[in-house]
Amino acid sequence: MAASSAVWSAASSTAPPTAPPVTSAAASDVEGKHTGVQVGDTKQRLLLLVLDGLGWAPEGEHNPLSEADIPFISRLAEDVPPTLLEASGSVVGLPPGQVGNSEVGHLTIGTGRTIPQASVKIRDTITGGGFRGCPALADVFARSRAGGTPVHVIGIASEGGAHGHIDHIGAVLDLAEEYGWSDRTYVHAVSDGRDVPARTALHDLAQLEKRGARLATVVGRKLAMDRSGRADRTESVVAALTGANGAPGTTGDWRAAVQEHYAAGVTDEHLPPLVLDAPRIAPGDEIVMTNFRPDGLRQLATALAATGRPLTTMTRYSDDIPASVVFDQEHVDGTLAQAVAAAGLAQVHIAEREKYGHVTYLLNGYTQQRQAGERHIMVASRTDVPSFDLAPEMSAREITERLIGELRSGEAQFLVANIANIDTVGHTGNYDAVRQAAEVVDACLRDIAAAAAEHGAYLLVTADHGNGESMREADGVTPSTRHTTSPVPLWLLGADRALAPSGDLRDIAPTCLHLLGIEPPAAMSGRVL
Ligand SMILES: O=C(O)[C@@H](CO)OP(=O)(O)O
Ligand SMILES: [Mn+2]
Repeated sequence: MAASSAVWSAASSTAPPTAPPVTSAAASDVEGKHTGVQVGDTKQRLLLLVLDGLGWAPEGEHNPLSEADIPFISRLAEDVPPTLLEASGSVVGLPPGQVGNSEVGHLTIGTGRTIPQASVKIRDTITGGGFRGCPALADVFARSRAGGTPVHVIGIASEGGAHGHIDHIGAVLDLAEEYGWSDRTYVHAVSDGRDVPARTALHDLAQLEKRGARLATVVGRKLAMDRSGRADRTESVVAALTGANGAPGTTGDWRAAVQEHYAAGVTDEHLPPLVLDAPRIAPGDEIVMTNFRPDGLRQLATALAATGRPLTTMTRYSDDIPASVVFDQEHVDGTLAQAVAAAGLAQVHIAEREKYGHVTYLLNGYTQQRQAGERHIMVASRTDVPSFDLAPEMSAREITERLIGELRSGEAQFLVANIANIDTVGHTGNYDAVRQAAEVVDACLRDIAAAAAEHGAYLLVTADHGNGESMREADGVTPSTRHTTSPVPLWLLGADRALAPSGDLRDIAPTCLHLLGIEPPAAMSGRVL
């Protein structure tokens, strides 16, 4: 079935009684401008719901959504084919063909334009001659040589490209060589298994060694890149890296250790710290973190900076972390949140902890600042399960209840929320759990849509990137844990107008503003759909 006409068959064909009317009635003129809601419309309440990781792909055996019992979404898709939005590659500031992710997805949704990503600037810097022209990195090696101190490079060591890239670690090693400091530069590799297939560390670590890396530790991103506030995870990594109390003993051969973990069913993302035969990070040693995406290493950076060791990070992970920054990211002005506030409307942003930074810091253009009338609500993420396939419902119900409460109270005219299940469970590679996640999301969506209809709010339903709609690698067998380049759907409920049939993530903010009766800022390059 063609993606543009995909309708996932629901196991149950009964339409939910609470489904609000969905209309495909309004016409569009030849210019691609759509009649229906006009600027100045008085409804002036809108909920933007991001169903994280819901890409739109043909039905098929690799798509758990085609087997899921999701009557609400199925009926929606039957009544109104969704507008399909591009959510990967250059429209979201990434290299062409690169899968989208929640960072660039929310950033593009909230700013209504393409924000060129640090990953592209870094890649261009490397191909243009390497890091020697980057003062923050050159200073690291100048200081180390002068003081005789080692340099420790920490970063995700894969070709995934969502949080960092193995080549960026390689480029730091090249710089070490230029400074004659290779012998004193050590790599603490974070194994991925989430943006690449689940067992690629053996290959990636071997690549690093080929590039001359002296491997000091290896640890899975589940621990090293925890962003759920699990201090125990972060502390265990700090202990392994610094040799503090609680550090595990030295593992002789990383190949044998990784293979042993594979045999026990532990894949790259979940590898416990492997401590190799190399110096630990001593007080005064330089630390360089190569991840460019800020959220993954934020907790570890905070913890290591607190030990007083000099820290250099590829981008600014947080305004609160004392670090030299190689590629600083400027705040973006003229965002959706700013335009809503400037119009005198109140807004609320809601997500569970796993995606809270996405609907706040990233959606608002790399700032933790709130506008007048802007509230943020963080719903707790489950911490009682080692992996979310064991709790595919995650915290979707609580988010739904908060949203319904907000719709009922009428305090905010603009509401934005993220429901993380399809993406977060998608990363576990567990096909059946994604099916269950989709069923939970569908039931929540039904209730949210009913509340939006009852309280007179437009509802825009969309996603930030694809993931859960394709749960097998190209071989048709290996479970896929990663994002996709699928377009994402966009539906508008509660308005007597249709959306344009296609667009991209930049178009969401102008469309929201238009529905709220606000002129989109000129800086937004997206169009009203
Ligand atoms: O989990 C993450 O950090 C990424 C994948 O690396 O997913 P998302 O962009 O959806 O947050
Ligand atoms: Mn994801």
